[in-house]
Amino acid sequence: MASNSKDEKHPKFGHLPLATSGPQDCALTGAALLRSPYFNKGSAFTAEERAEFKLHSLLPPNVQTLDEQVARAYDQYCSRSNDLAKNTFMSSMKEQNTVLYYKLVEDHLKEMFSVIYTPTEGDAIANFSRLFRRPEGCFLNTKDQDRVDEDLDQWGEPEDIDIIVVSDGEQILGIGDQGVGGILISVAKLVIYTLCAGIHPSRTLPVVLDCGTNNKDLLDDELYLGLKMERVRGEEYDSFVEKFVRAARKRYPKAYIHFEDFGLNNARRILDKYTPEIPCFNDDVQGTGCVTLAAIMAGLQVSKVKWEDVRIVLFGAGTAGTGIGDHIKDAISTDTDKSKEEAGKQIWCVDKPGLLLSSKRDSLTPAQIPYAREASEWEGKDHNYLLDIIKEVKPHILIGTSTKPGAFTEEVVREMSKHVERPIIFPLSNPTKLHEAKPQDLYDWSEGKALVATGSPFPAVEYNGKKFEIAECNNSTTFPGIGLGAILSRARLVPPSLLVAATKALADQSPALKDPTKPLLPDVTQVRDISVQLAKAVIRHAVKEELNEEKDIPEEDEELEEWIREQMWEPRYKKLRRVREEEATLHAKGEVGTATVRRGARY
Ligand SMILES: NC(=O)C1=CN([C@@H]2O[C@H](COP(=O)(O)OP(=O)(O)OC[C@H]3O[C@@H](n4cnc5c(N)ncnc54)[C@H](O)[C@@H]3O)[C@@H](O)[C@H]2O)C=CC1
Ligand SMILES: CC(=O)C(=O)O
Ligand SMILES: [Mg+2]
Repeated sequence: MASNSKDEKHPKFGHLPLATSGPQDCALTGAALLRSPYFNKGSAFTAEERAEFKLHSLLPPNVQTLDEQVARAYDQYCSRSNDLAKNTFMSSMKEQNTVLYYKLVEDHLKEMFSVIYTPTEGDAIANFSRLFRRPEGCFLNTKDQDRVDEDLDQWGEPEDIDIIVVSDGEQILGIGDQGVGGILISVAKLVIYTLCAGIHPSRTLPVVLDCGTNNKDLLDDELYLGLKMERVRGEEYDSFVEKFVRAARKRYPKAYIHFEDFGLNNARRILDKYTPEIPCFNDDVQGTGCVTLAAIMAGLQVSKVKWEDVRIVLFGAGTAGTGIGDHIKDAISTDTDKSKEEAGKQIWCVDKPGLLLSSKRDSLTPAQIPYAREASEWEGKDHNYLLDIIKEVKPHILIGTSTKPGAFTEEVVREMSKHVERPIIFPLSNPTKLHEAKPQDLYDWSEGKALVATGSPFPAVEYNGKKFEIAECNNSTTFPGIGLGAILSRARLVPPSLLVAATKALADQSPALKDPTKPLLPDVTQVRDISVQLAKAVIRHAVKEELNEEKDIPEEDEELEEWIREQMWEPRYKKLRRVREEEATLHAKGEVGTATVRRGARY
């Protein structure tokens, strides 16, 4: 669905295809209008709109403001007895009224972020088939590969979709294979795009590729809604992903494709395959790499350790762990005169069997191989347990992406703190119950010296009578802004250099740079402004590298910012303008299709 008519010009920028100001054209009336979450305003429809759109007897007479609706919805939210019930309440709110949903979250962002995203979204995904009421998103399955084109076509016209988030459900957060329930991680990530970067909610498409599941509990569950079979692998899997990517690019040639929570053996392989061809992004590898690198950059400024000297232990060398490692390697080799290979020597990767060693090369994934240490370096030294490795390496930085709760024990943290002045410790495994350590413990065991960031939100901790906010090091701080920049510039590709530009922009926003007692990363409440800064960096880089298909991009800094903000969707009711179109196609998103909207609509 287009955000702005091709015929209508923005007063300042002229051609501005995603402008969000101005009235909305709507061909729906009566009950159909109330059932369309995007157009529905519920009790906030004005008297004129009620007359014009035939709503009189369908609503009680009192007209309310959006703020009044938010107050009522918040009371209802608070009355739900636990976070999962709150999450379910929010999902049904989203099905009813898009603006009210986003405004409610915007007004209570800090409180609700963990309910609509990690950790609670993890519980919703694990219970997908039990909580299921109404489908959201596009369900593709490997048994119907021949229908992929047709199935994708019903989500809009070619101009209508800016971004697709797709998951195959194999490695959801840290809770593993959730099969078809993976649709909800695609849905949740797109909510974050809208909330944190103003990506238009009607121009997004969540997709799950149902390839079966190896989760025995799901296979045994009579209510499970996905394909009841073992996951397909090899040629069939690859052909399914390929068909999806080709069909998505053909139908929605402008769409940026975000891969989420694919399994260890597929995530990197798929990313490497498509990065040279299309604008795509793997959040677990790249989003996590960018945000963690930005937090490290800030941490090194505070601890005054130089890139050439830094020693890092990565615990859990899977998709996220090796993604972080690769970003660190790039940063070291860019900022010092070291090669990437030399830079890699400053990183020690630890996985289930202990330190990754070249003697075990056959059991390593391609992404792990560059980190394997020579077995001869470790002859006679213990390398099976994290504590032994910490004793030997004396790292400045310890990062957890292992899904092993409590792995950063008191002994580990005390040992690390003996050797370095400000140990930088990031337990990043999600959801919260899988964190390698709790922030309060990290402060206590390091005697207040640790610089901490966590994968899911944690409350502030107290040490020596002082309160410390905990930085949330989640890819949600980076992927929205990167996506916004890539979408607005219509970047043809997303090369690593573009991500470096975004990472530097984020690192510059670290509160710890101004005050070392402050968190290493900005708070979630600032993420919309942060997204603008990231988008600016991405757009500038895209223009510099001639990757931008959008050519009308302002050069001057202030104008560029205004140009970006003008195209960010906000949860505000806009005036509805009735259009009477013969051909109001209803696409699967339940909204009036492009035939209507193209002619004069502004979102
Ligand atoms: N904070 C953030 O933004 C992000 C956090 N994550 C979290 O990181 C964790 C890992 O995610 P992925 O890398 O996608 O999963 P993955 O399955 O690709 O990687 C996990 C790795 O940890 C290893 N591992 C498991 N148990 C271990 C143990 N006891 N000791 C050492 N290593 C162990 C596995 O062998 C595997 O290599 C998850 O909890 C996920 O939620 C992932 C992406 C972003
Ligand atoms: C945050 C995220 O992407 C994950 O935990 O997988
Ligand atoms: Mg993820």
